[in-house]
Amino acid sequence: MSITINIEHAKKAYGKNVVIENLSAQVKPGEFFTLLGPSGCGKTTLLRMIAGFNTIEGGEIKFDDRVINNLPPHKRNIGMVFQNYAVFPHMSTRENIAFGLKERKVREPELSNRVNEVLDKVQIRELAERMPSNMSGGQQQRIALARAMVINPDVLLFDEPLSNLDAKLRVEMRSIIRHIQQQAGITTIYVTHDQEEALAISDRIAVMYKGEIQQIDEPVKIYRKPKNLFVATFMGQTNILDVDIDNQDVAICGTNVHYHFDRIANQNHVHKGKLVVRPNDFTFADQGIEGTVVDRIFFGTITTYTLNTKIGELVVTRDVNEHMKEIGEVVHLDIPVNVVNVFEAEGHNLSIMGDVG
Ligand SMILES: Nc1ncnc2c1ncn2[C@@H]1O[C@H](COP(=O)(O)OP(=O)(O)OP(=O)(O)O)[C@@H](O)[C@H]1O
Repeated sequence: MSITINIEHAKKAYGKNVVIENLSAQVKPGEFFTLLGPSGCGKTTLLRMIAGFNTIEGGEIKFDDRVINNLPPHKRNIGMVFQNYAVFPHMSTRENIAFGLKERKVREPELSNRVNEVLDKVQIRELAERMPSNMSGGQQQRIALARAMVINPDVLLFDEPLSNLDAKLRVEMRSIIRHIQQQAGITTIYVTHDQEEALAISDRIAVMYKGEIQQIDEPVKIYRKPKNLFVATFMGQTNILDVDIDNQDVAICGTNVHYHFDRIANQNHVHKGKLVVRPNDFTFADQGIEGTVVDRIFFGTITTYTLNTKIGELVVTRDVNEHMKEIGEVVHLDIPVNVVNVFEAEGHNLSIMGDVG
């Protein structure tokens, strides 16, 4: 049975420096749960609290109903994969993977059977007798993954496991990790600062900033329905437009363009706000925000335009199959009101958090 991880009012301080004040979250059984946030926001600190490498200064961390605050790491039945692989350099692939099983007194033939099984899973059976120093980063990370999996852990923890790999290998490894995790159904927490990686691999994402969770949601909701401006701007490229709000009417400051937003719940009668438009949300139209194309970059499947407008530079991406605009051309931009989000100046999303439209 997969376990639930309950983090309840957790606090972490390094000496007098409180890094996490009061953090709560629940990771569901078998879930792939990602901690995403900028450098220094406390992702690794939280992961290490769950692993048992960090003390906990307040609150509780529970595996199902069992409080594990003071349980040493080796008694938590956790498999962990680090950024720097952390494989034993003096042991072969097979010995590295067998290590945890020997510590648990697993004997032959079960020992070899389990090692072989996991070698197949991470696709390095042919490298079983090789030493890590003769292996690539990607191969070493497969050893680390195999070593974490072979003990049948209750929880898998990943700390930026793909950061040292090149772009192509990162994509390959992330689908291996996801596939293996799904097959095994092990509750998993994964730390990354890479938004695309988080979107691609997770069941749910917790976006962290300054030791606090800003939002926990499925990837598509994090992207399409960010709770506040921080989440909106951290996830992918955005254009941020100042707007005047009158109930549900939203006027883009510095233009005569305005829209009616059915989805706005403006109980606080906010007047000033921010409209967040992703580059691929804009459409070219006959009317709307006027701008001149000053740059155009062709990326194969998409084209990115930079436009000069009265309200500053805007970035627009369009599908390559669309008729291309020329540099110097005057164009108009329309905004699909059911897709973009309007925020209070303080950062909260005014749009009704319903289904992702
Ligand atoms: N051992 C430590 N002693 C004192 N302060 C620490 C220690 N480890 C981390 N910190 C501080 O805690 C804060 C959170 O660090 P943490 O490493 O958890 O962030 P992170 O989100 O994982 O960042 P990164 O992606 O850069 O690793 C930072 O301000 C950091 O300087």
